[in-house]
Amino acid sequence: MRELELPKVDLSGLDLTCLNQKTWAKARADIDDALKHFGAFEVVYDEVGSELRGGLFGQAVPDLFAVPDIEKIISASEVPSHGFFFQKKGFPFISLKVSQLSSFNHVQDFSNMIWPQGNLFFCNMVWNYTIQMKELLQMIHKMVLEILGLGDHYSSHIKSIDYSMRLTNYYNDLSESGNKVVLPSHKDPNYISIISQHNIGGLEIETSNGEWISTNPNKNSFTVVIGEAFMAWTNGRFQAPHHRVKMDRSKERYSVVFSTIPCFTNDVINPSKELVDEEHPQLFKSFKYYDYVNFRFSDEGERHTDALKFYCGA
Ligand SMILES: O=C(O)CCC(=O)C(=O)O
Ligand SMILES: [Fe+2]
Repeated sequence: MRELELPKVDLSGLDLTCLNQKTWAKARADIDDALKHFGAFEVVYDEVGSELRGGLFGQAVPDLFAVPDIEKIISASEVPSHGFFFQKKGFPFISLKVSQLSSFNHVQDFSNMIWPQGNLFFCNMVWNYTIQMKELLQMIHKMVLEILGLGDHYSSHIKSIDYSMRLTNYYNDLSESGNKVVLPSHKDPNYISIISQHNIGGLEIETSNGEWISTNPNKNSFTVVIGEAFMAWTNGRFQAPHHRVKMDRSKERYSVVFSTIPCFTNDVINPSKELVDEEHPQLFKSFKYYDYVNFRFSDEGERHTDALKFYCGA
């Protein structure tokens, strides 16, 4: 039997000036189909070249995780844009978040906290990647709004969005060999994420039948995943899939998750009113995104298999 694969959608060469082109309509139809079935797809995007990928994953990200006691530096920071540190007992990874990617200054603030003497290479790699990912995500948000019949809400929608980037190091654990789950099954809390795996794969997406699909990204492709906030905003038209990472624990792996999230100052998630009617009753009560995220990562939140439903299911 052929292994199930995520649908691939090619957005190379497209941008927000291509709205009336046939290639735009074709890509949008492919995204519609993929999201309805999987809440995820593989996007091909040539605009992120090998130089940027190589610089980010080959040097900038490894340099960051090579800093001694990086978790202490990040945890000590009280400024939200200065990052966030995440790990989970029993799983061999460290994850660091750079938020408020609306300006280069925030990337510099993050970098200065780690390298007081500055690290322009790191800042440039993160910022160049941010520019590419923002373009790609804005295009995907535009297509998805068009699919929902809400294309004319794009300007206000995109203004209400912020961007964050999570860098993760799955460190090698020589005490165990063989393919193991190194990041347990979860849904992302945000709007939409673009996951980039470098050299070593391992990301798997769960289908609605409970089967796990392995992703097979190429040098020019990424995995796009719907998160819980977007599921709530679309009143369940698109589902956020569970996903996990399974890999050989004796290897070292880096990944970057670039996400759209609600702005810090305007984070109430209400489903778009056009998507609520008799046939589609409201699935989630309105909630504040950052309060939900705090709950999700608390001990209590971690105990729930469906934290969002518990927190604000209607
Ligand atoms: O490392 C990956 O491939 C995916 C990571 C992920 O799903 C996450 O950090 O939320
Ligand atoms: Fe995730």
